[in-house]
Amino acid sequence: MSSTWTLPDDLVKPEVPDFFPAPGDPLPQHWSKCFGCGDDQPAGMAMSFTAGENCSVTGRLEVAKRYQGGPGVIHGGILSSAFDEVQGTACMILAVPVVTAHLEVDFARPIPLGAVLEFRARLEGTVRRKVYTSSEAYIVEGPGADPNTPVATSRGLFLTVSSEHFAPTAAFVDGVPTSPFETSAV
Ligand SMILES: CCCCCCCC/C=C\CCCCCCCC(=O)SCCNC(=O)CCNC(=O)[C@H](O)C(C)(C)COP(=O)(O)OP(=O)(O)OC[C@H]1O[C@@H](n2cnc3c(N)ncnc32)[C@H](O)[C@@H]1OP(=O)(O)O
Repeated sequence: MSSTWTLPDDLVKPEVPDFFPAPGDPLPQHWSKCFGCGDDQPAGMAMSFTAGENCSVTGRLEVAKRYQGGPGVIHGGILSSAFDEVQGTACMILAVPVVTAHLEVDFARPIPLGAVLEFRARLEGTVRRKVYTSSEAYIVEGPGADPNTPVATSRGLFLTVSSEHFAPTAAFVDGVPTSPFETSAV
């Protein structure tokens, strides 16, 4: 690993709010059309999540054949998306929207198609709007299963945003909006 990622000294660990699911309970998807977790996104990854202790979240991804990059192995971009999703989900503890500003991934071992990945992620803490997260991925079922050896690791910086952040793109939820004359409305 060659990361230069360091956590700041003034990191604040948030309190987990009372309404947040208890450790072991499932977490809701944050947006039904999300590629990572949404159930209204047939081409998506359908990840699922469980709350953990101390600002941690566990994510699950079944490595489908369509996620292939090199022969027989997961595409690195898909793996990065899964880290993005689980670390973003850990930010739900803050109960405000977040977006990814920076994400870095170390790919430690090849991950075969058919594996089931478990992501052990956590919100490390916040500084102003900056939210520091990290995660490791393990193969817990299928080919190469070894729940004690990480196959990839990630660190991500998220920023809290207001709901207005999404206003300029909200019209694109179902694709590029078109006028009645079939020309772009934007
Ligand atoms: C159970 C109940 C739950 C309740 C409700 C929960 C709600 C759901 C919550 C959560 C689930 C989320 C799950 C999502 C998972 C997937 C997320 C994605 O994939 S998001 C798509 C990809 N990302 C983008 O599209 C962003 C594009 N970029 C931007 O929009 C901007 O660049 C943005 C917002 C990231 C920053 O812009 P600025 O203008 O707001 O911020 P500035 O003022 O520049 O910076 C603020 C601080 O951040 C640092 N910063 C900004 N960008 C940085 C970077 N790339 N690297 C390092 N630092 C950075 C700056 O240095 C500054 O730091 P200093 O406070 O001064 O110390």
